[in-house]
This record gives sequence, structure tokens and C-alpha cells, in this order.
Amino acid sequence: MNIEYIKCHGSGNDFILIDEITHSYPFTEEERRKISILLCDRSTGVGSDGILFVMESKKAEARMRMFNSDGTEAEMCGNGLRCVARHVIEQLGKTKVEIETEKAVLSVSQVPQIFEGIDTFSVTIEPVSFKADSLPMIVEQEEAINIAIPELSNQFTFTALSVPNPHIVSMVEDYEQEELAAIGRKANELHEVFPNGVNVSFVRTIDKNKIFVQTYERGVGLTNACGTAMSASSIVSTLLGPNDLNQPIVVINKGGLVNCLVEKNGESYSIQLRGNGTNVYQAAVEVNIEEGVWKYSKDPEYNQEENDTYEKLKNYAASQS
Ligand SMILES: N[C@@H](CCC[C@H](N)C(=O)O)C(=O)O
Repeated sequence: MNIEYIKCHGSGNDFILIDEITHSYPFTEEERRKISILLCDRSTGVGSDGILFVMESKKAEARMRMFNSDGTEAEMCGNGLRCVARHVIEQLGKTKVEIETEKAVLSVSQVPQIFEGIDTFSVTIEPVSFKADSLPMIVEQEEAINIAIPELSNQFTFTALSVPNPHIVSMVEDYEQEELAAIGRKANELHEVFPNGVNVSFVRTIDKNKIFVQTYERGVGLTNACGTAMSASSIVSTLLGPNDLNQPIVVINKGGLVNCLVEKNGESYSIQLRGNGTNVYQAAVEVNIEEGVWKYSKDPEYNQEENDTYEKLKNYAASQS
């Protein structure tokens, strides 16, 4: 099967975007899983954190399905949704569209640039729930806010929330990356507490309304950034840290930065996640799914200027962390 794709990223969280609206690929569910494992592999595949399948929708301008590099499907993907937002916005020549995701139809739009030269997309992250059941997380309390999870750590405390994929977030003063990786791995093996796995984030306060977030992603491992995790972390840092509702929070990550605006309506939270949706290159691959092999049928064509501009944002972000 010949598959055209765009290699894209949101804050260095990179994806293979496959447009099933302009190309009708006859993927079965099992094939989507196998293609994700085959192509996302960093040593033998194209290499990426996941695949974004852009599909027809009856409820919105398009539908996004996101598969992690281990072939599991996630309920939501914030950085990926910005890449899909850009793709659909450019295809339709609009500045605002709606995208269907597994749990909700979400508004996405093009907004003023967060950094010079960086086309910026805003995506709404909701529904948000602190109910342990919503992750699910098996715990005595109905909500797990700033609690110890001795199976994971004797040092850090965690807050659990779904946005709507599952996250636990710890506000830390300092940490070693290896500690986060070890806790992330443990959490995703602890099926008696997290039956569907969980994304694990460490949040460091840099200043008021400025945080650094790193995430061990379910189905992937440590990534440069995770959009839903930065959204979840922004909420937790308004609850437990110095950050404000309705004020843009600058979230620095290993791959760049985004802005998160946390809003509260009654008891419900939502987040406006704003950042890049960078197209790194376009290419095509010939894939034999049964044999698990692939080769380029069209070599990558890089968007040099766009990539160079993003490097400037990345360097700036590194100077801020
Ligand atoms: N990187 C994504 C989240 C991808 C899914 C996640 N690994 C999960 O399984 O929930 C983001 O930007 O939100």
C-alpha cells in the first residue's frame, strides 16, 4: 500500500499525519495498529511519537484518531490536534473549524503568533474531570488531589485528572529525568491502579504563570512535550501552585513552548492550548503490512524555512527553562 504523509510536530512531539479525506486508504483497525508500530519505530521506521489519522466526520469538518507508537489508541492528543487543526484549516481555507475526537467535538482556530514567524493554533482541551473513575484510577478517594502513591514514589505526590485522556501530575522542585522515566514505567505496569495506563508529568514552577513540564507518555515513553499533559499541568498548577485562571500560562518543554489558558465555568474546567503545528516534511512510503516492511516511495521534502524558524523558538524556550 502506498501511503502519503506529512511529518509534523507540536512542541517537538512528532507525528506522522495521514489524510484519509483526500486519500481513501482501506485500513482495517488491525492495520492502523500495525502501521503505527511499524512506522513510528525510531530505529527501523520513519520514527515518531504517534500517527494522526485525519478522517471524514458527520459531526465536524474532520475527525482525528491518534495512535501511540506502541499501537494503542489514545482518547485525545493536544499537540497532534494542533497539527490536524493546521492541516484542516489550510485545506478548507478557514481560520476556525471543529474536529471530532473520541470523546468530544472540539473547536480549533488560527490565532496570533506566540513567537515571531510561528503560525499558531489554539485548541480547546475538554472535557476535564478530577473523578478518579474518569481515568480510570482505582483508589479509595473519589478524587486524587496531591496524594501519595507509595507504589510509585516515596518522595513525590500526584494529582489525577482526565482531559479526557488519563494523567497524573506532580509539582516538583527538582528531579532527574531518569526518576520520571522510572515512575512513568511503573505507573504503566501498575494495572491494579491504572487499568488503562496513565501519562505521568513533572511540573516545575519557573515564575508566576510560567512552568516547565516534562511527561512520560503512556504508549510512548519520555517525549519532548505532551499537549494534554501541559494542559493538565496548567490546571494543577493553578490549584496547587501560584498560577492564575484566565491568564496565559507559559509552558516551557523540551521541544519548545506553548501557552495554556485555564478557564473555569461553574465546576467545569477547560483549557485553550496554543502553540505551533509545524510541518517538517512531506513524503510517501510503500508499506507491506503483512510482512512488516516499508520503504520510501517519495523521499522526504523538507520545509527548510519553517524548520529554521521553529529552531529559533526552541532556542528561546531553552534559554527560559
Ligand atoms: N502527546 C499527546 C498525547 C498522546 C496520547 C497519550 N500518549 C495517551 O496515550 O494518552 C498530546 O499532545 O496530548
